[in-house]
Amino acid sequence: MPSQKALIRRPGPRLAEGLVTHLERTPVDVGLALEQWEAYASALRTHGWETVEAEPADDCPDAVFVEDAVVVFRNVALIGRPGAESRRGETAGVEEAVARLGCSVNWVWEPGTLDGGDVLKVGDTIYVGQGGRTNGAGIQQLRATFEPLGARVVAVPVSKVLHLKSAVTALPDGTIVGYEPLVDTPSLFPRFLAVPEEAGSHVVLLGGGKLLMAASAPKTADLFAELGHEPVLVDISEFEKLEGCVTCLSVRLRELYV
Ligand SMILES: NC(=O)NCCC[C@H](N)C(=O)O
Repeated sequence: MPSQKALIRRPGPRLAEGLVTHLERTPVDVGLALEQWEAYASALRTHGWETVEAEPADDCPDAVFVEDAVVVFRNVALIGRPGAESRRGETAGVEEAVARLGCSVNWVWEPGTLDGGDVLKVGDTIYVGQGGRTNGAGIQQLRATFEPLGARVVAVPVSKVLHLKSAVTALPDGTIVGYEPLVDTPSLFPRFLAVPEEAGSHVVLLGGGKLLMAASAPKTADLFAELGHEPVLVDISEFEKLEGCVTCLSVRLRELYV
């Protein structure tokens, strides 16, 4: 039986200095952020995920957004090379954590850059966003790592948001969901459902039809409930101020046998 583990990383003391690209900076309450992070981790555990913490990287304000440091397909991890220099120190602790969990480890090399937030897996299809943080060389290296394992890598332009998964994620049936004004080319996706809120584009599949979502997307949560899904809402307001979303606060590992 494969294990269900979720890699997370505790927010550090410099969180409020995290990068902001597409938003205006507003003050982050680090104490409240820690409470929200604890509640997020607890929601994962309540729904059957064992949480595993990567070593803190307290010099890196954005280290809590752990998903950006790695892409995992089956039991193979590709350690990213963050598009933002200030985030490069985040990968070492994540590499150590995924190796300890039994992944075999590969790396993105210069001149490639790749952030995990640009990578959306839907079955054996891996969509990768080319935009602010991930470049063509990074995409080539992603292909070289995962196509031999049976993945089909589909590159898509991202120009209106930070990462591909800031614009789109997928429901359990594979339907891509996104807030249309922020999606460059919705027609690239075989089944696309437009949602009424930006934060409604972000879902984490908890299993059993349950969708972890931000409390800031109540209309989308209602839409998904009407479609027979079960939204589980968490307040992540302090991370949203830094362009974070529910997806980037964890890396879900489903196919490990350790
Ligand atoms: N995958 C994600 O959406 N990650 C959010 C990263 C936010 C962070 N402030 C950054 O700009 O890198």
